[in-house]
Amino acid sequence: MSFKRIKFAIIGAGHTGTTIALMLAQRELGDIVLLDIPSQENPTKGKALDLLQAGPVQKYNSIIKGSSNYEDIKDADLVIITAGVARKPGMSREDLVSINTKIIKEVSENIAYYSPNSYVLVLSNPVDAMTYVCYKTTRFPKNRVIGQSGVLDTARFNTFVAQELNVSIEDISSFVLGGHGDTMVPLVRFSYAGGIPLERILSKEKIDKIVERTRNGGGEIVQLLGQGSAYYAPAAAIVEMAEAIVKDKKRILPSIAYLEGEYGYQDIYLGVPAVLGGNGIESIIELPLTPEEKEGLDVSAQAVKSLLRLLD
Ligand SMILES: NC(=O)C1=CN([C@@H]2O[C@H](COP(=O)(O)OP(=O)(O)OC[C@H]3O[C@@H](n4cnc5c(N)ncnc54)[C@H](O)[C@@H]3O)[C@@H](O)[C@H]2O)C=CC1
Ligand SMILES: O=C([O-])CC(=O)C(=O)O
Repeated sequence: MSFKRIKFAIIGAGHTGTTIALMLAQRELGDIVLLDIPSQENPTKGKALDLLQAGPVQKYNSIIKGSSNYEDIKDADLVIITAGVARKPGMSREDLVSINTKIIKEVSENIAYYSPNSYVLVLSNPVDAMTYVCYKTTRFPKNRVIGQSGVLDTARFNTFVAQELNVSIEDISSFVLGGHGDTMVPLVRFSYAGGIPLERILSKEKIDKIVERTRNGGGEIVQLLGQGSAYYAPAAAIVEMAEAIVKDKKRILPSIAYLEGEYGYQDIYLGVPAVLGGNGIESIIELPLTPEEKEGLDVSAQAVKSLLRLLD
């Protein structure tokens, strides 16, 4: 027997895709194929070569290749989907549903054909619905198709709490559940600063403001950028999930998972706490929610369900 290097494929070599490639390489998690559409072949090869040439300086050994040919993702272990269109100021993530559904279907068909045993992490928006499309198209088992939203939303919440308290981000822990949109549910009751419940050290008004800013976290950056959306924190979030899987870390991370009765929902992808390890989503943790929290999650699930109905 011999040990083998992990092969990542990133579909979509735009802002998030290339940043993810850099972060995967910086952690030396494996080799990377960056794939984009044929009209972007040369820029994709250029980005990959540039990333490869950062290796000798940063001392990473990852091999990074750019391509527009799906043959190159053959037998990838973990595929990350960032292909598609990002929103512009004034748009919601949901406005991207029809254009990105077409793209995710095509991408997922190719993943199923060329990397039938892979684990898939989805970033493209609206991400709850796009993860569902990927699951239905690849027909992979549910533990192998996972979406990213909660790690990012939680990171935003933690950033704002640390800023407000003027303490280290290292000591903040919290949890954001639900869909990746205005209806996401930051669980204040499960949020702590240095082990102290947040509600003990921040006023309700301040917490409410942080919750609101978190819900609008992506939109705030879209407005500031003027074109495109966030990519550094989203890339960091998905790399955290990828690392949990390829290193079988069994991290408890908020993940967009397929639900079959958990939290009372059926046939939906939604952000819930999950154990991420070598088998992808290894289990879903069902927290006992207060009626108010459950109501918030219901609203979020309904918003995702109405998007899924549009797909039909
Ligand atoms: N779930 C989350 O938390 C987040 C989701 N996103 C979403 O991720 C997606 C990508 O964002 P960015 O990288 O900033 O956009 P970008 O526009 O910089 O890159 C997207 C890339 O996808 C490529 N692409 C388009 N159609 C393709 C196809 N059929 N096959 C392969 N590649 C294709 C484009 O050529 C482009 O290079 C967007 O939908 C965005 O809304 C972004 C940040 C956070
Ligand atoms: O806001 C967007 O469109 C991109 C995204 O999902 C985020 O940054 O949370």
